[in-house]
Amino acid sequence: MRMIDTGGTQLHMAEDGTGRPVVFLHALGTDLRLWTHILPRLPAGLRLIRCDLRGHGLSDCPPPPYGMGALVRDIEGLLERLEVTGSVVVGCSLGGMIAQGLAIKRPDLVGALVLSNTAARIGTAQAWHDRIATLHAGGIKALSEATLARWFPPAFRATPDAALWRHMLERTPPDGYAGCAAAIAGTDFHGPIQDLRLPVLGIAGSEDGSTPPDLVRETVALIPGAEFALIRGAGHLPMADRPDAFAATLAEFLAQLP
Ligand SMILES: O=C(O)CC1=CCC(=O)O1
Repeated sequence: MRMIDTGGTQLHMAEDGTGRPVVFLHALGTDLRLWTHILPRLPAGLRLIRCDLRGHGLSDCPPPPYGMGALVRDIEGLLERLEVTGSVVVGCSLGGMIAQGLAIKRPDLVGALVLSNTAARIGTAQAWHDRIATLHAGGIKALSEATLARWFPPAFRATPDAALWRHMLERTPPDGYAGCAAAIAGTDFHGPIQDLRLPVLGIAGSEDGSTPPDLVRETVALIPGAEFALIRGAGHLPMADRPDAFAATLAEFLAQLP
């Protein structure tokens, strides 16, 4: 684990293994531990790079609001510092939006994309601003119940593991959450993703209450040649509630890359 100065913002990151670089970008209200169950399930020969996005985990938390451009620049700076080009970028939800933005802006840095439980646009700007208002009024715990209900199917919410993810959400700095929520509110990649020309895999969870399968499918269909995989029984964070299926789907995609 170490801190990297990405050009103004310090990001906390971790690296495991050597080989083809694979960069993991987590969802809103989580951190780089979102990928903990996936790493040991992946084949050898991969350089697995994870980071905490700004406003999350141990990374810097500048005052909100953030724009998607700033979130993309953070990852651009991280990869430049690490001298990594052509990596497979795996992003979940907010992380998947940043991955799209990075591939659009810096195709040299991205060799392939895995868009997990994400879309070109997630929700309406009004819904995000309402969520930020709820956060300001009641603190991050005011978001917990509804978020857990969107993240996980009922059976998983009843397991002890669900408490861990709730705790991670509730420890997210409110400024970081609000900043990133504002970035999501202002993002719509429907136009530019149609120009992407690289291998892309979209992954959806059949029980996702935030980015349902049809939303993910609609985004993936805009990218020429992109593939789509549905993980049955998974919610919004399949790397948490269906790690075997998620890792197998990712490994299969990685194996077929040139
Ligand atoms: O909280 C949610 O609805 C799930 C979510 C949307 C964007 C993100 O990263 O998580």
